[in-house]
Amino acid sequence: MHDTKRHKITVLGAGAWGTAVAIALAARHDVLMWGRHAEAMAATERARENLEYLPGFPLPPGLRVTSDFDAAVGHVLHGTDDEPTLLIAACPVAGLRPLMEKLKAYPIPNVVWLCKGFEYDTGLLPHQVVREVLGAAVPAAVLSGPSFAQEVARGLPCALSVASDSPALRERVVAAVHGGSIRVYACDDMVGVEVGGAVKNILAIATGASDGLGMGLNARAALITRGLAEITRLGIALGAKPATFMGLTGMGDLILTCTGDLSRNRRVGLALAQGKALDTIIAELGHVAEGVPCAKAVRELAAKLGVDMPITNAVAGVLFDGVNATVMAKQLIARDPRNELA
Ligand SMILES: NC(=O)C1=CN([C@@H]2O[C@H](COP(=O)(O)OP(=O)(O)OC[C@H]3O[C@@H](n4cnc5c(N)ncnc54)[C@H](O)[C@@H]3O)[C@@H](O)[C@H]2O)C=CC1
Ligand SMILES: O=C(CO)COP(=O)(O)O
Repeated sequence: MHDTKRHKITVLGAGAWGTAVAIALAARHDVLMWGRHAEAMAATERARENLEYLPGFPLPPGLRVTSDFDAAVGHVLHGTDDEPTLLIAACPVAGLRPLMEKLKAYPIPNVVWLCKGFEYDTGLLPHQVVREVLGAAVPAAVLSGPSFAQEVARGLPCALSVASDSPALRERVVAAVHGGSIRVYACDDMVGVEVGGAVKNILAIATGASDGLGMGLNARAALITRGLAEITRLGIALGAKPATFMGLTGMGDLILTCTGDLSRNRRVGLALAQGKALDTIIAELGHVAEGVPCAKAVRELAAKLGVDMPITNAVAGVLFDGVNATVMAKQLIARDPRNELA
């Protein structure tokens, strides 16, 4: 029987995804959303809408917003059996370490993060960053899967996966998030879930560029499929379970992000195909595109581990080395043949 208790939930981060998750959860729980910019949060409160990051989706009456970090964390410090608590970090990967540093001062009950990528400077996965800062005592989980913010905020159906080495936290996340239009699966493969979520963003840039250049649907299917092979190779080298990559956070999120025009990463690829400069693309996007920093981090990590990732290398070459995307596509196709399952 699914546990339907009302939870106290704090969402740290008020971008598109934090706002969408807060809106969805506020239908069933006592939710407080924190954002780091006081003025932006005041504007969100005045409009009862996040006009900067998620315009068009009014905040439900029960959802409170704040820029007071103490108050935000305080909301989840004293849970009870009848009213359990959940702390959700909804920042980009670049903000994860600083956020965990701020949380170190508090006796937090748990932490769940939503970001997708490898840390830029260190090449660490989010769970490694969290562990490095908070240690192993705080129950920690990643919640990921195919989930465009706008669709979740609209209440459309969506399936996610929570991964944690804490069975109790897995259960807590399922109890809190599963319900309404959201279905939540659980597993213990944090590495697999995080690698899938990170690398699909790089491949969405590749398919966006390919589609933008008019390379066709066959090319897109090839990129997605061979992209999944890259994700799986890297994941296995890092200790993931291969089956995870056939699931929501692997193939599921890869398909969504590579084919859905709501993807910011795919839009980066489409804009590259128009010949726009990366700086201009990022400025015009107004949101994070995690695949950009991730392409650099993964190129370096794969080289260190000796993992073959030709599509990732091609994307990094286009993004950072000024290589022409059409030339890069020709080079990818012209590589020596190989065994498909190797
Ligand atoms: N938007 C979506 O549909 C989904 C996003 N995600 C992931 O969630 C994370 C956040 O994405 P969004 O909220 O969509 O991004 P966004 O670009 O809409 O908002 C980013 C938020 O983080 C803040 N921020 C930006 N850089 C920061 C930094 N260096 N340190 C701390 N805070 C910073 C911004 O002020 C803003 O509140 C990303 O890792 C993304 O891959 C995951 C699933 C769905
Ligand atoms: O992760 C996402 C959907 O699952 C969102 O993808 P983008 O960051 O490319 O918009």
